[in-house]
Amino acid sequence: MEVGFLGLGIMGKAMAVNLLHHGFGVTVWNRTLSKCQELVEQGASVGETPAAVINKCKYTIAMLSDPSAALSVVFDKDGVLEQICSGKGYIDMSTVDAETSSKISEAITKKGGYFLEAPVSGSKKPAEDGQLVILAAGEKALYDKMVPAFDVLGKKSFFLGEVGNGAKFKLVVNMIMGSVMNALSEGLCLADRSGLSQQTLLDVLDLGAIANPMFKLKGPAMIKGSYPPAFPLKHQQKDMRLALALGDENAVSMPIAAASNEAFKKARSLGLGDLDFSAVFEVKHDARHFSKDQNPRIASYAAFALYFFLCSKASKPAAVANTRFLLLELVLAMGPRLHKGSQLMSFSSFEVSLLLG
Ligand SMILES: NC(=O)C1=CN([C@@H]2O[C@H](COP(=O)(O)OP(=O)(O)OC[C@H]3O[C@@H](n4cnc5c(N)ncnc54)[C@H](OP(=O)(O)O)[C@@H]3O)[C@@H](O)[C@H]2O)C=CC1
Ligand SMILES: O=CCCC(=O)O
Repeated sequence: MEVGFLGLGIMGKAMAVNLLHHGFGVTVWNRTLSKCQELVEQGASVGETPAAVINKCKYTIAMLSDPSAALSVVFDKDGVLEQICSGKGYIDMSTVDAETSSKISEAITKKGGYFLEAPVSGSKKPAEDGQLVILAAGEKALYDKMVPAFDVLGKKSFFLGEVGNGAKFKLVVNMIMGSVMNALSEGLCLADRSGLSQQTLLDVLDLGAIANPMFKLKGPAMIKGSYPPAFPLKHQQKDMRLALALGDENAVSMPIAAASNEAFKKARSLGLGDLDFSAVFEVKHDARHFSKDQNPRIASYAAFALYFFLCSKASKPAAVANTRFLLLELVLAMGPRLHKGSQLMSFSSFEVSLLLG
């Protein structure tokens, strides 16, 4: 089976590689065309535009960042609509809202093509391992044709009926996931501030009724302040926003999701949007202090070393002023905590960039 693949981000690349490794012929396109090279080395062909890919392939999958990207690839010049025609299928696996999906569906079916939305649950690793959960809706005949590809990409696929149902399902799932991530972040923060071990909290959670793969996978990295992007925070915030709009439409009160969305927005405003969505923890726990599980002495030495280095080297008065401000914050942060003898301030990357800028 020959398929086209539009969008080689974190997910698209892993999915396209998976299809190649399972014997599919794959023709790829990505807005930043240079990202196609790695796929070419693994046997893919390249289409110069979305239209060129559609022209070549009977079935084309898209995995794009958000509604505006999904619409642009279909409707803009050299887009999908220019070549879609009777007998061709377009499968959008991006996470978008039902309205976006319906617009795309209508335009494609008007030209005689088939449309399926098929957003996925599961992140980078499940995408690499073919363990996604596929939430498909739209043209059933196209779904049936795509089952062999879905069997490679996922561990389970659902056909959910008319266009929009897959998109809505995905938003509900991610709304829950984003809210749970906020709850975990607050729990880790509360444990730490109460003098408890965050690692022990993770161990306790893992043995109880709310044990789940997300806590197990992300929790240990979060307490180290490490957020390598598997699911970028900016996409999680997009999903919260779209889920809240779905709540508006249906008059569903969602105060927990709304508060979680605010935390993700705050994280984006701090420049954390490209990190993993677990970086929302930085907003909760006030990145200015180290947990007991880390080494506070190293933090204080590092802070003072940076202070003296900048005082001696910085020609910019602003940098010196910022350094003084941070030192003041350090002293303030140390005050209430020193009696516990355990916790000190650290610099967030945001503050370091302020300093250097
Ligand atoms: N990462 C994850 O864990 C999961 C993500 N998803 C969803 O899958 C989709 C892709 O996610 P992910 O791979 O993580 O995202 P990335 O940010 O890694 O990739 C986004 C892709 O969209 C392309 N793109 C962005 N804007 C445009 C545009 N205007 N026109 C054309 N192409 C564009 C990017 O191209 P370029 O390289 O040129 O920037 C890139 O190929 C999103 O909808 C996300 O919500 C779903 C499940 C899990
Ligand atoms: O949309 C992203 C979902 C990420 C996940 O299911 O782990």
